[in-house]
Amino acid sequence: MRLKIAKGIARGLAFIHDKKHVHANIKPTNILLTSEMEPIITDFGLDRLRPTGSSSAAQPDFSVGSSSGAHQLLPYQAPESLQQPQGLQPNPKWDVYSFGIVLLELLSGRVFSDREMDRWWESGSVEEDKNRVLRMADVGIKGEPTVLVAEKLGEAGIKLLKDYADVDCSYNLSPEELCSKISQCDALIVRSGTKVSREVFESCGGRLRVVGRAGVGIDNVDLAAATEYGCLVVNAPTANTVAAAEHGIALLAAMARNVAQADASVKAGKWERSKYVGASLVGKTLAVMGFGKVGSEVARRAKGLDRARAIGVELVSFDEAIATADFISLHMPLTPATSKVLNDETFAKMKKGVRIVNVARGGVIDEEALVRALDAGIVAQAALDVFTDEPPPKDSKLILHENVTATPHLGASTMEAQEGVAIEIAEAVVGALKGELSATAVNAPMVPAEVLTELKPFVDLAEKLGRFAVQLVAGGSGVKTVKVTYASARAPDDLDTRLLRAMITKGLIEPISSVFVNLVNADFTAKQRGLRITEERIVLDGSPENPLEFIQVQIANVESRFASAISDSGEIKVEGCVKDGSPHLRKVGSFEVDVSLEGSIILCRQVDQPGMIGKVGSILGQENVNVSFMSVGRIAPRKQAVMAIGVDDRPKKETLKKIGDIPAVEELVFLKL
Ligand SMILES: NC(=O)c1ccc[n+]([C@@H]2O[C@H](COP(=O)([O-])OP(=O)(O)OC[C@H]3O[C@@H](n4cnc5c(N)ncnc54)[C@H](O)[C@@H]3O)[C@@H](O)[C@H]2O)c1
Ligand SMILES: O=C(O)[C@H](O)COP(=O)(O)O
Repeated sequence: MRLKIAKGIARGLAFIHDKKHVHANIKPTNILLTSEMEPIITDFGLDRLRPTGSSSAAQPDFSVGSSSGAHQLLPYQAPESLQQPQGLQPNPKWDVYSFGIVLLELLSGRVFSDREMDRWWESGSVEEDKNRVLRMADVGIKGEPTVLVAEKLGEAGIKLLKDYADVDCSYNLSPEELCSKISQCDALIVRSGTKVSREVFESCGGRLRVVGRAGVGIDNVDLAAATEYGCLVVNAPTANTVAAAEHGIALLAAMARNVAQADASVKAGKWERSKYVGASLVGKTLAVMGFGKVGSEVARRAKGLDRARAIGVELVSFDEAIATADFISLHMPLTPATSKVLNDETFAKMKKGVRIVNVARGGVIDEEALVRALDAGIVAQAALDVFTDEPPPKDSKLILHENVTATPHLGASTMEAQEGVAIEIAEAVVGALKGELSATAVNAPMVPAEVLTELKPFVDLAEKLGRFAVQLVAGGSGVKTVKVTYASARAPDDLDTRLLRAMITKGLIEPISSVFVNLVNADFTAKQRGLRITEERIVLDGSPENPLEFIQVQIANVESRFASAISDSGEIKVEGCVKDGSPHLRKVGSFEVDVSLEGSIILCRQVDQPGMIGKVGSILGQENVNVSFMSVGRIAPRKQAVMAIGVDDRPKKETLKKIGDIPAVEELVFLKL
């Protein structure tokens, strides 16, 4: 629900700004509300919006609520001070979520960016407003994320998507059209025909949360840009493996027996039996390059072609493979390392008359060099499913070469594979939109579901410790060196800390910046800000029932707002654990405390003496600040002690001052988690 509302608001924002994401001057004049919205009107304290009388009032700029005629219309008008209608066109798509955000804007007197909104949902720092919008959701308003499907996807996948999201199937978009649409989308699904460039991420206004590649190769997605923008990229890595392998074998056999050329010749009325004498596969050596899912399936099938040997089952060097193979089948991804891996130099090392199959990516072959090798007879034949430019130019020498068999990137194109891919990618995208960690994430740590369930409370702890620690830094900024220690009775290699590190990073950065940090961009953002996080494992004795006993965060080379948070070795040091499934603080500096890491906390150092708890409690009580818990950690009786007080409401400055003025109190800090 949270996500739906957040996304709904983001979507509403996009509508308001007519896709431009300019957050200035948005003030509705007339908002037309239906009677079903009345609880919301009350909820939002709409006394700041004054009723304009009957439903026959002037045409509204925005109407909100169900269009069913059963509802009475209640027009409301914003006070003049909030009106800023200049240049703002009524938008027919205006919906309840955009209404929600405008209300937040009206109530606070300022306008928000959707990144800000997203951060709020994450951090809960505008708890009250959030609750209002959530209550609004409770009265039955639903908002769905929008998924743009930019290339044809199997029906089963579309159906899965539609169960959860608004699905916009818009095929053959130009790069410009894609960039202009993307700011209204939470997810984008593509196959290999759409370039998801840096410009796409730059144009998304922070809204795009996930790119789903309905297939394996992700060379058409700018992963670096996706990561920088905190956008998760998921693919469908398994469903088309067999189809690609089958196509590889089909091309291998068709090439060797000139099937395509002979077919064209017969259809042209010729009967050229001697021209199309082929090469047998039996007893030949096949080099499979890129021995992953597709490559190994090709090898398995090639072995079945009687006595053909599959090199790669016995691992040989690249040089040996190209020097000894009669057939070469390419199955590596296109990366900087594999780009043009077959070139003039490598062709020169091949057996004369070698035959090449490529169902990987066109870019792994230098296509001009291949034409030269074909002309020189080094390469007898090539069967190609993929090309550097797709579609290739009509006058491509490679395509038109008589010894080349070409198919238009059909490797994954079987009915079965496409249904499978569609389901695989739809599940991955919906999971990602729901905030689940994906097993097919390409640019974020993949955490198996069972590990995640176990780690979940520690993930929360990690973020809270980061938030807590950074708020103890004087001035907030200047945090460059952070050491995280994980203590566990489990074997060191039994804990993947990437997720925890990402959440600590989020906690350390978000309270002091406007940057949105998530699992995808945490390492990138830390690096960009010069924040160095080192990690250490402490192996404890005892039962390894829990994945972790405690996490410690130390920030070096900074001053603290709360001197007692500085440990003997000079760093800000906080330590937490999970108790009854929730995050707890167990140490600040050298002081042991026992505080739930929730809501807001007052930390206060005093000289331990009778009556302190009562004095602080009564000041807070007088000021109507509700205390949720209190804990005191002390060095020794009547020596210095640190009191941690959980409060439900933010105390006024004067209230904190009153506590600070108690003679035994030496320092005091208020922290919001
Ligand atoms: N034509 C099609 O329709 C079609 C269909 C599916 C896959 N593909 C292409 O095939 C590629 C492989 O798919 P997969 O599912 O087998 O992926 P995969 O990740 O399972 O296998 C790729 C293999 O290539 C290896 N590799 C990476 N760099 C290498 C290098 N420099 N030299 C040698 N080997 C290297 C990897 O170690 C891995 O074993 C995809 O990336 C995609 O580009 C094309
Ligand atoms: O990488 C892949 O999965 C294949 O190349 C399939 O690409 P396609 O989805 O464009 O058919």
